[in-house]
Amino acid sequence: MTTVRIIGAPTDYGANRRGVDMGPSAIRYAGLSDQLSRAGVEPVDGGDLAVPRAEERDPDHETLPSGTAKFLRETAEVCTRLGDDVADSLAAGETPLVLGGDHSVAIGTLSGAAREADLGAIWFDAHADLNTPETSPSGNVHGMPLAAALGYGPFAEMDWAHAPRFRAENLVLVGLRSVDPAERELIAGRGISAYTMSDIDDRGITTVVEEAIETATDGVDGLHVSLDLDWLDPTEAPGVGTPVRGGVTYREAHSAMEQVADAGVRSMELVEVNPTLDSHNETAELATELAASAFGKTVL
Ligand SMILES: NC(=[NH2+])NCCC[C@H](N)C(=O)O
Ligand SMILES: [Mn+2]
Ligand SMILES: [Mn+2]
Repeated sequence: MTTVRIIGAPTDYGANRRGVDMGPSAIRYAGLSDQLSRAGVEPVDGGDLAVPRAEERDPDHETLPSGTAKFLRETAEVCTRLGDDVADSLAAGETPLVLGGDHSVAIGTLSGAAREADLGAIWFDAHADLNTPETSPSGNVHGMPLAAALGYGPFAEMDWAHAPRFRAENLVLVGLRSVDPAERELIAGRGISAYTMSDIDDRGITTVVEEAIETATDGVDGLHVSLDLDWLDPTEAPGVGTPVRGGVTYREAHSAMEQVADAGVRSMELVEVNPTLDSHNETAELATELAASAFGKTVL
């Protein structure tokens, strides 16, 4: 039986809205372990990483040659420990499931998951998360994890940020509807596969995800699934810090997760659940249900 190790990373260093640090707690409370058991995997809860409160830290203390990346030192510190935990879990034959926290935790997940294996990733998100400190409109690192993992801009000099065996050719973005100009250039310039919401409108979720899996898994050892809950429409997932209208439906989201379950998930993360903006914990609940689908839960 597959063992899924739950690793909480309760940070909100990477987001401008406080509250996403309560994500792991809300997701557990929504019944994650039960859902995973029903999916036929064995959940093991590794608890939360210790994360110092943002109020005790200075967001701007890191001086970069150019650009802004708030709480970069704290992010580096958490992601270094998270990367080690993810790598250890994989080495023990488990499937790590990281609970954010904001999406900057993906820097840690990817660096750990791509340490001993060639990794492909599908990024289910309204956003591209490909900004660098120079191009970011916000200075928020949750908009930068993919640029960090791929070593773009000043991240090239930061060892902790690298995902050593993860290449842009095996990255696929699905569900885009809010992309910054520099991110658009990177997608075109580096040949990153990307599907917008219009692609999903035109071709349907099944075809899009089928192609995404094919590209992400081509020639690699395993698949990472990064699920930013703002991928879904805000009517389904109100508890997120950067909602964008026009996202996927509840059913499309499940269908996509069922497809990745068939492909096989080597590591996964659930990020950007913000309980302070949620309605009766429904976004956290949705996150648990989608994780169960991604690990093979079926009706019959
Ligand atoms: N993981 C997220 N929710 N990212 C939102 C990023 C928003 C915007 N593109 C930025 O870089 O600031
Ligand atoms: Mn997003
Ligand atoms: Mn994101």
